Amino acid sequence: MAFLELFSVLPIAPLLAWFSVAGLLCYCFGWCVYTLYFHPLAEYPGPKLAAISQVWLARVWLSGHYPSTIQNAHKKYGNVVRVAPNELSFNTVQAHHDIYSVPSRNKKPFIKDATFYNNGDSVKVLFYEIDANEHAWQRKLIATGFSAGALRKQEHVIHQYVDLFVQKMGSLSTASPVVGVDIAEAMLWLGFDIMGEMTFSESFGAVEASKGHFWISLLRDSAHAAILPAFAQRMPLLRFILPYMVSKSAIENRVKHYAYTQETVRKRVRLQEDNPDRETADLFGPIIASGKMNEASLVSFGQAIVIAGADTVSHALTGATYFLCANPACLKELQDEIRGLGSYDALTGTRLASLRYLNAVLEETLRAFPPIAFGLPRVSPGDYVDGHFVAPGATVSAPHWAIVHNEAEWDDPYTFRPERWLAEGGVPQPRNLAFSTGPRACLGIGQAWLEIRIALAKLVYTYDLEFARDHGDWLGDAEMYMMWREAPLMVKYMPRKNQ
Ligand code: HEM
Repeated sequence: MAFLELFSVLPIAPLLAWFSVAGLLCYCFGWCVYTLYFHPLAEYPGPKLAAISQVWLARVWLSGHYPSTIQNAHKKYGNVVRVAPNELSFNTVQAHHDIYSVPSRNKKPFIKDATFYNNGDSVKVLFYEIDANEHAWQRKLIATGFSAGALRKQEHVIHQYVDLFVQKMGSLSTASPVVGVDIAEAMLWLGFDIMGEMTFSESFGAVEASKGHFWISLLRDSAHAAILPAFAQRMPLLRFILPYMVSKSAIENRVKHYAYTQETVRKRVRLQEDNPDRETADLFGPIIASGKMNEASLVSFGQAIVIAGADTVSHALTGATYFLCANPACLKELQDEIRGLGSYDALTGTRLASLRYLNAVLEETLRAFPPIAFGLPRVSPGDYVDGHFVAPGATVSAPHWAIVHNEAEWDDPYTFRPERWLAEGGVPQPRNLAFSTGPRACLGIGQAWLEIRIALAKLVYTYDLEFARDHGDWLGDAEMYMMWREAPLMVKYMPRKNQ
């Protein structure tokens, strides 16, 4: 009785509040002690904030400077850095091989990290599919559209858009001889038009209009929000504030974007239903014919594949243009090689595949400015990565930017030097990591090479090119939110002097 009376005289509410705060503080203190001293990754160095919370990594992603920040962390802490309580970053080629290459009897698979591969869609297609068996049949189905035969049938699409693009670059440069053309923007028109046509037989009409389609702009304007679903899953508290972090217009844009893709997919399906015998080599043809994907999966796949194929290729071409204008000797050597073929019509996929210097320039571009610059997170099965045992369940990644700028891996990594890819006389060829490796490596590698070779060769064959103004540290200033967001890169395309 006396005990119950005590409750009537004590200020219960304030006491409860104090206990809750004290409990929370004890929990936080306990969590910090655990992550710093007893967690399986406690032995690995890194920023203290990263060891105790996701805040450090979330801030790095949202800053737009993930590539350079992670690279600086590696410079400070070494080849392995703890970037979140349960996550390690590695910056060596060996680590890349250990994490991503094909599993074997002695090497267990490192599967994709479901907390990162989360685009907020209700269906999980290809990129976002975590289950290895589910992914394998999807990849097999989609691979038909990437076969050498399918690519041969589609090469004319690439030429069609590149030819139009080459004309446009000339006319836009003539119309604006001092300012030049913003190639960081224009390459997106080309990349997305080709990808739209090769995916569902419908381009965005961006090259023809010489301006970005709203589908492309919406995507780029909301690029910084693309990482939020992943962090919302990793930081449960973020889920409560996420609705307030994303503007109403960003949500409306996402709905608009989805509706446009859905309409395009429906049109493509109707085309197939109305013309079952139509010859098509686009990526959707075999997928629709198989009847194995419902509409939601087709839309999700359509959105993801266009971005994966267009954004990457556009940045590769922008990067190549930047490096060539910044290194006139390399540009001259490339011009000599390409113009040596004698005619514009000789610039076919087969012919260009054998050009030594063109291929070296593109390899070096993909090294020095990898279109996918971040680390692709995988879950450790409990295995060694570059000689370090990583406990099962921990997330690991090997960020491309950090590896290709690691001085222990590459001589003079900040210098654009295509010659490093021409190493001959017993010198081993370096390996390009830009397309990743193993069971989840890029499926569009053949198409990507075809596009970048043809577009760069035709531009360099037709025009003399140079920067329209000084771009300062354009490369260092480029921001990355999953995709690169570069500053304008003003270039002049002038009729070639030596015909
Ligand atoms: C220079 C251009 C390109 C680069 C650097 C590149 C790079 C990559 C990388 C690093 C991945 C692995 C992603 C991950 O593990 O999460 C990937 C996956 C993929 N890429 Fe590309 N890519 C390029 C162009 C393309 C093109 C043109 C297409 C399509 C036409 C394409 C289709 C794909 C597909 C379908 C996957 C997913 C494979 C899977 O999960 O099984 N890529 N790409």
